[in-house]
Amino acid sequence: MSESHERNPGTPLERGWFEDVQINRSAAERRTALIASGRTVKKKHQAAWLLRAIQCIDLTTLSGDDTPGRVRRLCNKARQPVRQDILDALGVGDIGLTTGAVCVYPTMVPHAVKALEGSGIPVASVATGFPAGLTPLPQRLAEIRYAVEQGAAEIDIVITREHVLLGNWQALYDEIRAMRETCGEAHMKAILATGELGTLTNVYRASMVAMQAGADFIKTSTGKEPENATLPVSLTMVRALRDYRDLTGHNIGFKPAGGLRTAKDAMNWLALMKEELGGPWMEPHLFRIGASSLLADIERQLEHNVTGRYASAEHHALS
Ligand SMILES: O=C[C@H](O)COP(=O)(O)O
Repeated sequence: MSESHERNPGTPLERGWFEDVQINRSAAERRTALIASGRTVKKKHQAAWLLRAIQCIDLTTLSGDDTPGRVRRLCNKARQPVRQDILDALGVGDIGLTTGAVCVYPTMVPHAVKALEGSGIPVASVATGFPAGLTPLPQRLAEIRYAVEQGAAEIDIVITREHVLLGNWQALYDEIRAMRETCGEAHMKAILATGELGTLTNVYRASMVAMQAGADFIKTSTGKEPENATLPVSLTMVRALRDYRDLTGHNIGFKPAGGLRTAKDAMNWLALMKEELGGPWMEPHLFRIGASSLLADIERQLEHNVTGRYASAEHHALS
């Protein structure tokens, strides 16, 4: 994220901006079904969209068995996300294509920072008791401080779902505000864990509170909930983001995460951003896709684009 983009300063807690809002799930489903079926981007345009998707990927490993070696391999992939011969054939061999960021657990941050030195690719760290967020607040804030000290430029925090489920908006606002202050210069993405919030109305309200508390991005999921990023949830968050922009003039980023695995998924989410918000939300300073395995399918699709053939999946085994 370039520093020239103005950050969200947040607002006081404004209940009037969300308490009366109700989201109709079937209307959201109808709208997103149209997005998923209505747009066919072919050939050259498809390749351009997929290259753009790569630039927006937060290439992620968040596993209990992560090691410095795995993180280094992931960072190499972030530096060179697509084989050079495929990029050359697409005529983009010299653009310095990289992913948007690499996203890891806090203790993996120093390894990622070292492996990405000189690349300009930021390291994002999850923090605040990811994925459940059920540790005491001082420890959650200390985890943010640790990740920032280790060199993380972006922090993906998780919210306390209980505050949303009980409608305790002040508590939610206060905790996110404290996290944002602790992040300092690091950009903060607020993970709402939408699969655990019950209703789309709750998703809208939590989105609005997170933005009022100063989130730079709102993010759907940890990748660990039973339901992760879906198009109806994403539409709901994107509409909240649009309302926040209309009310404050501030542009907030959006990050769907969890379960996005195919090139078609990437195209659907880019189409959602384009149709609901316009071009700037197809760029990495306002759009990221959190994904551990999406890149492999995009690379496969790009290879098909230039050769007319699909390579078998193991040829693009990593991410
Ligand atoms: O934020 C990123 C997610 O944890 C990745 O989820 P995924 O493994 O389903 O792609």
